[in-house]
Amino acid sequence: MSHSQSHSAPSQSDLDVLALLTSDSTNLGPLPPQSQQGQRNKKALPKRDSPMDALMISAVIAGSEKISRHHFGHGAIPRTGTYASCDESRPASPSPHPAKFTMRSSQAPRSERLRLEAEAKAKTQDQQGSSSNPITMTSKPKRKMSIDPVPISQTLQLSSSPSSPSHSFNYFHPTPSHSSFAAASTTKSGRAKVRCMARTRIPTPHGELFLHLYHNSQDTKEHLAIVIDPIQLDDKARKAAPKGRKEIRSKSLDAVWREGETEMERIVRGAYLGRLSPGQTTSTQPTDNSIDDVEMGISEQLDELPIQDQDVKPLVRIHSECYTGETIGSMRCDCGEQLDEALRQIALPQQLKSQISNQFHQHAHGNGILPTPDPSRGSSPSVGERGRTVPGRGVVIYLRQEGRGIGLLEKIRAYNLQDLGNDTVTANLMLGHGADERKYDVAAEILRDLDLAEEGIRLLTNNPEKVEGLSKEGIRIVERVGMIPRDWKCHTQNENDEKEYKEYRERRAGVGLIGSGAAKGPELEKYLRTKVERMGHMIDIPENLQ
Ligand SMILES: Nc1nc2c(ncn2[C@@H]2O[C@H](COP(=O)(O)OP(=O)(O)OP(=O)(O)O)[C@@H](O)[C@H]2O)c(=O)[nH]1
Repeated sequence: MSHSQSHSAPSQSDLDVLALLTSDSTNLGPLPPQSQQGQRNKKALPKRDSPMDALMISAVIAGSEKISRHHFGHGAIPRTGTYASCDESRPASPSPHPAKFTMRSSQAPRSERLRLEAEAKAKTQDQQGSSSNPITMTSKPKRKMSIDPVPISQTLQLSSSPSSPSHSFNYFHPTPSHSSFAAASTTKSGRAKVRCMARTRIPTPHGELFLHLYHNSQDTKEHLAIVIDPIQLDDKARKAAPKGRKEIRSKSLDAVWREGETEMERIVRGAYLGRLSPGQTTSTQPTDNSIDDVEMGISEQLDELPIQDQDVKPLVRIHSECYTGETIGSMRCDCGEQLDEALRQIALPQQLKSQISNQFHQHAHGNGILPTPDPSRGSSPSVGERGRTVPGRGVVIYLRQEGRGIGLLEKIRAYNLQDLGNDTVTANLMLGHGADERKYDVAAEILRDLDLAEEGIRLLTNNPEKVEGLSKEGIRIVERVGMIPRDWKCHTQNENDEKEYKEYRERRAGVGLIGSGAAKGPELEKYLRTKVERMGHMIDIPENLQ
């Protein structure tokens, strides 16, 4: 095939050549006479290339110089066994103007980015130096930069603290040099002070919730409040809820933090309504009181509303951090399961029972431990008439009190002592700790900030110390709801209850820690028994396990 013909229709001679190439080697005609046996064997070998197929022929006819047999099969590179890409196996192009490929990054060169970052940093420092006023976001940056010249978090920090902003910012403990500021942050009555620094919406297998991050005057930990309150997100839920139900909102978050704070500041810290979406920029109405009023407890008296006895009280769990149980799925304890179970129960719709509150009011002011509910009944006692179903609501206060307050390092050491045969209580004592070093003062203040202290809560726990600790801090507990380990629930399972069984099967089939199945095993068994037998937890060991 001549070069001049390469882009035109194939001639008869081209087709003849192709017919020859693609014909079976056995049809090539008689072989020339052989002089030696070995030579004959060699010549008798079939043709090296196998017959070409229709796709190859069409490629040749199309006249492309770039198609080769290797391209057709993406030939393997013999030594590495890997497959060559089209580019690697392409023969040098005879074209006088080979196509050029250039890579272009849409990002500025690193040197330019570093220069812009340095400029922005210097500018921020200048602004901080020249003015004690918080920086607002009203003036637009002159040009688009790789980082925002005035990060909004700095604006938020400046508006809440006299200290210079830093990444490890803590409202009550800004820096060691501001210790006088931190000391001034305790109330006259000596109560812990808390402030919700930010809130955001998180979708989860149990529905959407609001995660609140708190700073406090007692320690430098970031304690959390996980609020489930569907009426804030869904009009249908709002309609289904009893009239007068209040949203669970943080007073300190919604308060005015500084004069002239911007809409953007309020939205970024989470003081917004419903669900954020592009274009929606409406924050909540700030509460009348300033942040100082909230912290000094003045608003508590102003905000008191009549208690809505008709509504079901919010379900609250005070949960202590457990890295091993919640993050790596340890079955030495049931903490991961408890966190999941708490969120699940809080999100469950509730039956309105008007008599509940009245029955439990008598316990609220006494020091007596509230009655243990029957586990088969679920989360509410079966007093009162069955009423209509209303959306569930409540909070998990997630306290960073790892290892019952001794910290992760000490808990890991305690586990090794447990492996020598000691139970969870003895192991703590051997390390020089108390059996339980947790406190509930910060949790109580967070509940107060969420306006749940006066209204009354149903507390999800088996632990008598939690009931007592919170009551002493002035939290009104109208009911204690037991936490039954899922594995123990299975032992008391009513197999005739199809719905319950189906639910149980679904949970067992779950993946991931949140939304997953039951924790179980001999170590968990021992842990649970110790809590009941040595720590007074108010839960019955199933009969067949005694
Ligand atoms: N020191 C120590 N802490 C543990 C151990 N196992 C779990 N924890 C911690 O115990 C805390 C949970 O406390 P629990 O006693 O399981 O339960 P509780 O919160 O007191 O009681 P409930 O409200 O009924 O669940 C978490 O902080 C865990 O990190 C252990 O073996 N030793």
